[in-house]
Amino acid sequence: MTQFKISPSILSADFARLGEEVRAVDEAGADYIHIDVMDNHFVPNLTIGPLVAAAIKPHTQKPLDVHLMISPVDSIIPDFAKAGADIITVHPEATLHLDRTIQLIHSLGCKAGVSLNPATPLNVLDYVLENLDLVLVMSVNPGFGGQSFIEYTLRKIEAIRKRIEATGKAIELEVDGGVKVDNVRRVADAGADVFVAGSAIYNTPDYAATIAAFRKALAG
Ligand SMILES: O=C(CO)[C@H](O)[C@H](O)COP(=O)(O)O
Repeated sequence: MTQFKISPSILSADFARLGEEVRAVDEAGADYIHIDVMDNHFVPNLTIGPLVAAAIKPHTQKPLDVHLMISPVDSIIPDFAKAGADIITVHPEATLHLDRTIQLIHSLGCKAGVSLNPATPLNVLDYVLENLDLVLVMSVNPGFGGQSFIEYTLRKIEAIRKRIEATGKAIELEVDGGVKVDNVRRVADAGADVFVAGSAIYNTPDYAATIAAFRKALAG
């Protein structure tokens, strides 16, 4: 049976109370803590740097799932590893040498992920998939929380799931953007096993009840 994971995105948390907000989703049953790092260059927003990631780390035992929306990306990766990142995910458009970037992440003791924007073709995975721990499918254009799920990304999730199965490896397939209690089952049916949810969790009054509702929808 698939072990589904919920990775709340702190992008929708109250930044003035970030430690408390991270502890709250941890205690509410999160599997990962998703950190969206945006540079106002690769994506149109500016968020969290390694200092903030390091400040979050003592507030949770859960793996820090760090999504770098930064270009160029390589030079900042060691800082996030030092800050306590457990998974570091990059975009293929943000590095000239994707294989080297994946090697760098692994050399720092972190799991490596590659993220595909909605319009990014699958062939970027052709030669690197077997070396990855995670593929992150963006189901919105990156930059902001609270956007609507782009339906055609379900086809992409299905295609990547087939490729992952063909490797025979335990590569996680994470989906990020517009994931809600009422669509998570369809996203899981397409082949995802890790679900990033920002506004769908942080914009509700009871995080534990919301994460439980996600798990119930996934079990149904
Ligand atoms: O990476 C992101 C945006 O670039 C966010 O993680 C993503 O959009 C999640 O937010 P929401 O669940 O509110 O859609």
